[in-house]
Amino acid sequence: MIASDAVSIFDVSFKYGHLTVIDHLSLKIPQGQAFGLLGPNGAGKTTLIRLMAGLLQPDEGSIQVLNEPLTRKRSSIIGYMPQTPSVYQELSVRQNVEFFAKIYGMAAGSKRKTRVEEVIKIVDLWPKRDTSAHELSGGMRQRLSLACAIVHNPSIIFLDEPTVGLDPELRVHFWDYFRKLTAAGHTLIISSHTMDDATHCDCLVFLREGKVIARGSPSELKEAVGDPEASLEDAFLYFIRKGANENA
Ligand SMILES: Nc1ncnc2c1ncn2[C@@H]1O[C@H](COP(=O)(O)OP(=O)(O)OP(=O)(O)O)[C@@H](O)[C@H]1O
Repeated sequence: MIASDAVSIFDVSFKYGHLTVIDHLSLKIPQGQAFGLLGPNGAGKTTLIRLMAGLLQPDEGSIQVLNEPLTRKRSSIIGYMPQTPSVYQELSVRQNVEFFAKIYGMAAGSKRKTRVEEVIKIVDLWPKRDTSAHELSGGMRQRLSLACAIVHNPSIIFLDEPTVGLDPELRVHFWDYFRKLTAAGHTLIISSHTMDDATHCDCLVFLREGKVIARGSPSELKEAVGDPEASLEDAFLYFIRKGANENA
């Protein structure tokens, strides 16, 4: 059997008012990978993630998630961790994760309770389980936001700049956990502008002005520069200049 793509984007365009943010973009994201969307501020990464997660609708083109449009009924196949942790400040860690488990359709009972406790431990917040979200540090709130996004065990997880503001130790911890998720067959779609995240991804696309300017594994993108010492930053600049020359 041929594995289906996690997400397929067909010639999608999206505008905020008159501003074209995603410009006739097509992309297929295979299942079971850590797939990175990389680009400078304003390149359209968050907008693309929100389109894939069904939170925005394309003006043109279409998007399929596991070969079908993402309807409300199917929404539990995805998890979404927004750029700014959107947890309920007055609720405790446990109550927040419980709440998301409920809205993602997990039936009440011992199975849900066990899973809620499991994800709180995964993100290392067990000692803070009864602490209100507003009493957590920024990094802890980010971990809580991750727990809320994965509690229902979704096949595809959208992570919008998940490691921004995390200390190096926590960043390593997040990536250890992300790798466990991909090893278990989950697909992670991660937006970032840090090259540190990029090096961890199986596949990357470089986005610029709502268009894909390059795609490949980190080593393929670096090799394209033709300099064995090239970094991913060099590769990104190389593709930007290449695009500028081609359009000149
Ligand atoms: N709600 C909105 N209304 C109007 N314009 C918006 C809105 N959200 C984003 N934009 C604009 O769309 C463009 C792309 O924004 P987006 O947040 O998708 O970029 P990004 O690549 O995620 O940037 P960053 O790395 O800074 O998070 C930017 O020019 C931004 O100003």
